[in-house]
Amino acid sequence: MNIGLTGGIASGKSTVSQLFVHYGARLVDADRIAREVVLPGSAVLEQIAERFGSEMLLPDGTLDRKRLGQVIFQDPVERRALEQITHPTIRKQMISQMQQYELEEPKRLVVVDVPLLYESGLDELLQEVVVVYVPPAVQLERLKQRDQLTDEEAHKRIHAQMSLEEKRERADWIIYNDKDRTETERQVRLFLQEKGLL
Ligand SMILES: CC(C)(COP(=O)(O)OP(=O)(O)OC[C@H]1O[C@@H](n2cnc3c(N)ncnc32)[C@H](O)[C@@H]1O)[C@@H](O)C(=O)NCCC(=O)NCCS
Ligand SMILES: Nc1ncnc2c1ncn2[C@@H]1O[C@H](COP(=O)(O)OP(=O)(O)OP(=O)(O)O)[C@@H](O)[C@H]1O
Repeated sequence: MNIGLTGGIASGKSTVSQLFVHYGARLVDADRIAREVVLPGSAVLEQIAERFGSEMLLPDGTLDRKRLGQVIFQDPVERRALEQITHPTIRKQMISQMQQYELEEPKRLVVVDVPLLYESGLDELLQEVVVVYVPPAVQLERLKQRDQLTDEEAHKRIHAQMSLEEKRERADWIIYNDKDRTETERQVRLFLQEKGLL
C-alpha cells in the first residue's frame, strides 16, 4: 500500500513521516529528493544558474538555498520558473523510488511525503492522501520559530502554497498536529490500525 502525506509548510509532515517510519513504513521524501537533484554537477543546477544567475551559487559550487528562497517566495513568476526546471526531475525520481519500494516489499507501507502533492497532481498516483493539519496561527508560529523568519517572510511562504484549509477538505484522512507529539503519535497509530497495518 502507498499513501501520500502532505500539509502546509511547517504543519508537521516530517514529524509525522518519521512516526510512520518508526512504525515500519518506507519513506519517499520529496524535499530530500529536491536537494539531491541540485547537487553540484547536475543538469538541474546548471539550468538554475542559467536562469537565475551564477550569483545563486556559493563559492563551493553548491546552491545558495537561502538566496534563491528569497527570490522565489517573493515572486510567483520566479517560483514557476524554478518549478519548471526542478519539478520534472523531482517527479521522475519520486515515482521511480516509490515503484522500486513497492516492488521490493509489496506488503510494506510506502509513505510519499510531498509538500506540493495536490498542486502537482501527484495525488492521482496514490491510494490515499493523509493531510497533516494545524490551525493557521500555530503554523505561522512554528514556521517563524523553526526558520527564524519575520512575520512577513513567513506569510509569503505560507501563501506560496494551496491553503491548508483546502488541503484538509480534499484529504482522505486528517492528522491534527496542534497538540503535543504524543497525541499526534496516537493518531498515526489509529490510522495504521484502521488500515490493518499495526
Ligand atoms: C527555493 C529552495 C532552494 C529553498 O530552499 P530551503 O532550504 O530554504 O527550503 P526547503 O527546500 O527545505 O523547503 C522548505 C519548504 O518550503 C516549501 N516550498 C519549497 N519549494 C516551494 C515551492 N516551489 N512552492 C511552494 N512551497 C515551496 C515546502 O513546504 C518545503 O517543505 C527550495 O525550496 C527549492 O529548491 N524549491 C523548489 C523545489 C520544490 O518545489 N520543492 C518542494 C517539494 S517538491
Ligand atoms: N506536535 C508538535 N508540537 C510542537 N512542535 C511541533 C509539533 N510537530 C512539529 N513541531 C515543530 O514544528 C516545526 C515544523 O514541523 P516539521 O518540520 O515536521 O514540518 P514540515 O511540514 O515537515 O515542514 P516543511 O514543509 O517546511 O518541510 C518543527 O520545528 C517541529 O519541531
